[in-house]
Amino acid sequence: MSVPSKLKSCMRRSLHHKNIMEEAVNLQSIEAFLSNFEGGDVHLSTDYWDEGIAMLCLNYPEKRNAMSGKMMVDLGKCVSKLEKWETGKAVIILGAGENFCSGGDLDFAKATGTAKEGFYMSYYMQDTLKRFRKLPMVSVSLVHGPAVGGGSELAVFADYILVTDNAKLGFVHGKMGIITAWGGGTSDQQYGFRNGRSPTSAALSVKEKIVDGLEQGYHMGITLCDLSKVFDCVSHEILLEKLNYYVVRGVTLSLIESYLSDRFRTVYYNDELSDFKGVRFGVPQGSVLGPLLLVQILGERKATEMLLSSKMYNAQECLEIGIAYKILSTANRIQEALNFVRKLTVSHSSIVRSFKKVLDVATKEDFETSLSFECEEFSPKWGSDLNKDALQRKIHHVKEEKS
Ligand SMILES: CCCC(=O)SCCNC(=O)CCNC(=O)[C@H](O)C(C)(C)COP(=O)(O)OP(=O)(O)OC[C@H]1O[C@@H](n2cnc3c(N)ncnc32)[C@H](O)[C@@H]1OP(=O)(O)O
Repeated sequence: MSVPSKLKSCMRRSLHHKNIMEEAVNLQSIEAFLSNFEGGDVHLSTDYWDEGIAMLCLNYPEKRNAMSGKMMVDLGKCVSKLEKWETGKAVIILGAGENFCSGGDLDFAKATGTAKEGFYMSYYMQDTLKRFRKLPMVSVSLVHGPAVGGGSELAVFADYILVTDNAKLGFVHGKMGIITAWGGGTSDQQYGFRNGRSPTSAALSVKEKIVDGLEQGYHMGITLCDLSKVFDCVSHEILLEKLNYYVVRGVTLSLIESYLSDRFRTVYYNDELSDFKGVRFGVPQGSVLGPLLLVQILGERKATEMLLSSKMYNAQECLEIGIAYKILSTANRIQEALNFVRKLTVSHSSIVRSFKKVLDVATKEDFETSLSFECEEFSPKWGSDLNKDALQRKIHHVKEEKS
C-alpha cells in the first residue's frame, strides 16, 4: 500500500515535533548531564559469578557512599549488564566501608537545584531501579551502618533487606524538604502528566508505528478501545472515592488528595508557553509511587509512619516494622548474606529465573494472566534434561534435608 506523499510529509512533521517533545526524557542526554558530577563509583564484583551471585558495590566511602551523578550512571550501566547475564541467580547490593549509602550526594544536590535537574535525576534513578526490580534473579540489599534518604530507597528495591546489628535506616526526605524521588514504577508506556510524554506524543508514537509499518509494506489497521475505566482516565474525584472505598483513608488519603489537587498543565513548544489548564484526570507518575512501593511492603500505616516521621530506625525496629527480613552480624555480614542467598539459589539458574518471573507477573497481573504465564514458563521444563535427571536420581526429600 502506498502512502500519499502529502500525508507522509504531514506525518514526518509530526514526528519531528515528537522528537523535540521527547528530548527531555532522552536517557543518554541525562547520563551525559549526570556524569558531570563525579565522585566514587558503582561496580559489579564477579567474585561469586561462578555460583550465579553478583555483588553490586556502592563505593564512595569518604562520603559514606553518597550517590554522585556519576555513580547513578554507573548503577544504570551495572543494571544493564545484569540484564544481559543470562545465568545469574542473585544479586547483593552493598556499600563499601562503614555503611550502606547516605543517599544523594549533598554536593550534587547543592550544584543542581532546579526542578528540571531534579526531574532528570528522579527519572534516571526510577528507570534504573525499575529495571533492577525486574531482574529475573533474587535481589538482596545488605544494609550495614546508616542507609539515609535515597539510600533507604535503594534498599527497598531489592526482594529482601538484610540489616546488620549496627544498621540505621530512615526516609529522612521530609526533614530535607523533599519527598522520595528514586522510587520508580513509571511505565515506558505511560503518557500524560509526564514531562515530554503528553497525550499528543502518545498519538504521535502511534503515528510513528503506522508510518514504519507502511514503509515496510504492511497493511496497517488500528483498534480503538474505550478505555474510560482505565486508572489514568478516571477523574480525581472518583479515584479518591474508590481509594476510600478500598480503605485507603486518613493521612494517606489526604496526602494523595493534596498530591492530586491544584495541578496545572502547560505546553512548551517553539519557545512559547500555552495557558495553564487545570488537571482533573490522570495520576502524576513518579515520586508518589515511591511511597506506594513502601506501602506494598509495609502496609499503609507503617509506611506512613516511616515516611512522615523522618526517623532513623535501628535494626530491631526495622525487623519489627517489617522492612527488614533478618538481622546479621556486622562483622560477618558478607558471609552471612552469601549464605542467605545460597539457600535461595540451590536450583538451576533457569529455574530460579523462571520462579522470579512468575512471581513478578503474579504481583502485577490478574489471576488469569498469572496462571497462563506460569503455564507458559512451566511447559518447556516438563521432560527437560534437568527434569529427567532429577527423576532418575530418585530423590528422598526428607532424608536429604536431614543429611
Ligand atoms: C533523592 C535522594 C534524597 C536524599 O537522599 S536526602 C538524604 C541526603 N543524605 C543526607 O542528608 C545524609 C547526611 N549525612 C549524615 O547524616 C551522616 O553523614 C551519616 C550518613 C549518618 C554518616 O554519619 P558519620 O558516619 O558520622 O559520618 P560523617 O557525618 O562524619 O560523614 C563523613 C563524611 O561524609 C560526608 N557525607 C555524608 N553523607 C553525605 C552525603 N549524602 N552527601 C555528601 N557528603 C556526605 C560528610 O559530609 C563527611 O564529610 P567530611 O569528612 O566532613 O568532609
